[in-house]
Amino acid sequence: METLIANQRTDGSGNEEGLPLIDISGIRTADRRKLMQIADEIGLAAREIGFFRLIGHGIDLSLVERTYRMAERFFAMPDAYKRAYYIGLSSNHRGYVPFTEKGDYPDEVNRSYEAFDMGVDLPHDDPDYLAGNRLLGPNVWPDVLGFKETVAEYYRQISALGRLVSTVLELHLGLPPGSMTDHMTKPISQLRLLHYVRRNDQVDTKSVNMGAHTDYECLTLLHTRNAGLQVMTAEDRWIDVPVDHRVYVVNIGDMMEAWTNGLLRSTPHRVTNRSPERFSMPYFVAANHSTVIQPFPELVNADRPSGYEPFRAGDHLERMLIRDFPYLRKQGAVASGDKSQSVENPFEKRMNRSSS
Ligand SMILES: O=C(O)CCC(=O)C(=O)O
Ligand SMILES: [Fe+2]
Repeated sequence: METLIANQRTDGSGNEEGLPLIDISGIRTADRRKLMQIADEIGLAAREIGFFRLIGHGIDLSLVERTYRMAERFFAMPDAYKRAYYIGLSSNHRGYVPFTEKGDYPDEVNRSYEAFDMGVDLPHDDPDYLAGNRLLGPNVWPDVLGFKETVAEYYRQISALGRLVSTVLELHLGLPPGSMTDHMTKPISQLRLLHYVRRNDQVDTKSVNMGAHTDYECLTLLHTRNAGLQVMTAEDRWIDVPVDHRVYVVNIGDMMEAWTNGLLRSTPHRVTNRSPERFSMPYFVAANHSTVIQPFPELVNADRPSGYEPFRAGDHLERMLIRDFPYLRKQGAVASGDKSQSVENPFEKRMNRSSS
């Protein structure tokens, strides 16, 4: 196994830095030593930048292509068709997010994207769903031929990979097995199909489409077909993420930062208007709704006291989604356990929204 530097394949941006490219083809091995080696490569990248790239991940690349095809077919449908699956019609945050829906991050200049959101596909009689949980329940499936079968299979494969990466992070951190994954039995993980459109030729290709933010969950496993994603380095500079269809881009999110007492960093990123049209598919690996996230005791000591107040995973995600989605505010949604009604994300402290 070797670690390559991503920018050996230049993306033409002139950026000299790179994100580690880690070959994880041994991640399903029973060989403990080999697994530890992968775990440490991932762990190191997660500590240093909080962003890295995985190759040899075992996700069927033809399935990835078929999933994009389903996204293309859905997003190409007329607006009225798509709006029949509008996320605002769902009580558990599933369905179509129109171009007009998502609340602007302050640095967005030419925001123009639509999305389709889904999660673990629970039955209609799921007790959490029946109790009105805002994040758990059945998916919404458009009647595009093959969509449900293809995307559900993609969800199955990507969620299994998310679990594997979480497992090796437990290993790397010296945590008891299951420290994280035992809290991912009915997770609030979401898959998002994204379609960005640069609206006209006058738009500056360096302008920001999706503004700077951190991801709210544990990990994000992102596949993208087009350039535009940028990551903030530890020195607060933006670098381009190169595109390679064989590769998953992985980043650490807020829940993981708190769990690891800040050892792993929830890293700001944004999407520019570099590509005229852009498809991407982030899968957000989260904990269960009711999991209380706080630094693992193994990662707290006199030199590194606990830096995070406990919070419930579902509360954090709901609070952030209420900030981001006007439809939830229209529905009068209030995150359970939220007294402050604050719209700030404490994990976005490091955000440097203006620099380029
Ligand atoms: O489209 C991308 O490449 C990134 C999307 C993203 O950061 C998000 O949805 O949180
Ligand atoms: Fe993100």
